[in-house]
Amino acid sequence: MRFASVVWGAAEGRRLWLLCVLMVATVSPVGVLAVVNTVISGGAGYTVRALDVALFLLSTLGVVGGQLVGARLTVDAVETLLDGIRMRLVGSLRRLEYSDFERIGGGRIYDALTRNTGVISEAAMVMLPGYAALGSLALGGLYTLALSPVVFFTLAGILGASAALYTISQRSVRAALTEAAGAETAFLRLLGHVVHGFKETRLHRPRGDSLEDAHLSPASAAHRDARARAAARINSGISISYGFFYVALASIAFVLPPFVGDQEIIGQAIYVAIFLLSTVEIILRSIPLIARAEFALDELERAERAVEAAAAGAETGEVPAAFGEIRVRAATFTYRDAAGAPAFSIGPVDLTVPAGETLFVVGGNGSGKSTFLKLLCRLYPPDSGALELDGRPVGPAQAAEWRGLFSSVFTDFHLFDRLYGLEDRDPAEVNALLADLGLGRKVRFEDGAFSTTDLSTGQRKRLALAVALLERRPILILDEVAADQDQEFRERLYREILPRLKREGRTLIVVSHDDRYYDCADRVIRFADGRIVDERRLEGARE
Ligand SMILES: Nc1ncnc2c1ncn2[C@@H]1O[C@H](COP(=O)(O)OP(=O)(O)OP(=O)(O)O)[C@@H](O)[C@H]1O
Repeated sequence: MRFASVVWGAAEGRRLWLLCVLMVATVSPVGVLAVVNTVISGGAGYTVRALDVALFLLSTLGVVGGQLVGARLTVDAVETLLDGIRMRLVGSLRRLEYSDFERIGGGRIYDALTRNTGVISEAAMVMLPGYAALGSLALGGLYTLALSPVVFFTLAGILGASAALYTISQRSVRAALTEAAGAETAFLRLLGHVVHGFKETRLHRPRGDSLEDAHLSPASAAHRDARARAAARINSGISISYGFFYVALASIAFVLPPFVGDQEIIGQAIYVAIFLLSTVEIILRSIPLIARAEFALDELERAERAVEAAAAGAETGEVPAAFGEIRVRAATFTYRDAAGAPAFSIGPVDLTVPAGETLFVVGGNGSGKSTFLKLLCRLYPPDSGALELDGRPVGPAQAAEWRGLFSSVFTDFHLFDRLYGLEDRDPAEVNALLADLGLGRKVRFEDGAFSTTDLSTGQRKRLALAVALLERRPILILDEVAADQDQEFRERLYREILPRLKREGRTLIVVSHDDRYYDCADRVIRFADGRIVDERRLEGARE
C-alpha cells in the first residue's frame, strides 16, 4: 500500500484520470466474464445477440486501453517522483560540508540512486494492473455470490486461508532483501577493485587471481545465494497461493456438486474460478515487484534523510572584490572514523595571510598540509577556533562568501569537460591560456568545452590550473601542482607564472616539496603532525 500511496501522492493533477482508468481496468475483465458466462449458460440453443458482441468488444477495449493508459499514468507519476528524489538528493548533496560528504560517502549515494531507481520504475508498470486485478477479484467474488452462495463461501474461505499463509510467508522477505542488498554492496566494492585496479591486476597476475578467487568469487556466490534466498521466499508465497487455487477448483468440481444441485452452475462456477485465477496470478506477479520497489524507496529515503540531516542551510553571500588579510585563529579539525572515533588532527593553527602574499606550505608526507588547506578554504569547517576575513569572524552564514575567495588545484582534483559556471569566458582567452601552459597543441577550447581530457597526469594538472586561473578569484591554492611536471615547466611555473600571478595581485598558497624553489615565496611555513612547527620569511618572488 505504501508504494501505491507514494505514487498517488506523485500523480497530483492526474488523480481523477488514474481513478477512472483504474475503474475501467477493474470492471472490464468482469464484463468479459459476464458476457462469456451468459453465452455458456444459454446452452446449445443460445443465439448470440448484438448486445453480447458489443459488450464483449467494449470490455476488451477497456482491458487493453486500461492497461495502456494506466501504465502510462503510473509510469509518468513514478518518473516524476524519481526526478524529484534525484534532484532533491543532488540539491542536499551540494549543501553538505565536505567532511560530511566524505563521511556519508559519495559512492553510497551514487549506489542508492543507480540501484534503486530502476526497481521503482519497473514496479510502476505493474502497479495499476495489480490493483485493477484486486478490484476484479472482488467483483468476480460478488458475481460468484450471485451465482451460488455455497460456491462463494467455499472460494472465499480457501482464498482467505491462502492470503493469510501468503502474508505469513512474506514476513521474512524484507530481511532477505536487506541481506541481498548488503551482499550486492560487498560484491560491487570488490568489483570496483577489478575495474579501477585493472592495470595492477593485469601486471601482477597473483594479485588478480587472489582478488578473483579468494574474494570476488565468494562475494559473488554470497550475492547469488542471498538473491536466490529472497526470490525463493517470494516464490514460496506465490506457489502456496497457486496450490490453494487448485484446491478451490477441485472443491468446486468434486465436492460442491451435491450441495449446489445444478451442474450448469458448477460449470459456470469453474469458469469464474479460472477467471479469478488469472486475476490472482496478476496480483501475485505484481506483489514481489511492488515489495522490491517499497524496499528500494526505503533505501532512497534513508540516503535522502542522511544527506538532508547533514546538509547546511542555503548559503548566500557576495564574493568580496578585494580583501586585506585572511586569518586562521587557533583553528582545529579532526578526521573521525565511521564510529566517530578521532583519527588525525590539525591544529591549533594560527596564521595570517595578507593579500598578495606568496606562501609556501611544506612538510613531510602525512604532516597535514592538504588537510590544512581544506580547513583554510573551509571545505572542512573548523571544530574549534575561527576563520577571519579582515578581522570579521566567518560563521556558517558567511561560508560561501569565504569559499568564494579561493580557486584551487588539490591533489585529488576533478577535471570537468566544460567551463561550468564560467560560460562567459572568451574562447580566445581560454585558448591563449592553454597555449601558455603548454597545452596548445593538445587541447582546444571549442563550443564551451575542452576538446579532450584524455591527458597525461602532468597535462591534466596544467588543465586544472588553467581552469582555476579562469575563475579569477583572489586566492589560488596549489597542492603539489609542480609534482608531475617536467623540469622545463616546473622552472616556468615557479620562476615565471607564479611571480606573474603575484604581480597581478593574487594571493598564492602553494604546497611544495621543491626546496630549491622556496626562494620564490614570501614566506614558508612547515607542517609536522598537523601543526605549524617552523616559519621563515624570505625576500619574495623574483622573476
Ligand atoms: N579523508 C580523510 N579521512 C581520514 N583521514 C585522512 C583523510 N585525508 C587524510 N587523512 C589523514 O590525515 C593525515 C594528513 O594527511 P594530508 O593529506 O593532510 O597530508 P599531507 O601533508 O598533505 O601529505 P602529502 O605530502 O603526502 O600529500 C594523514 O595521516 C592521512 O591519513
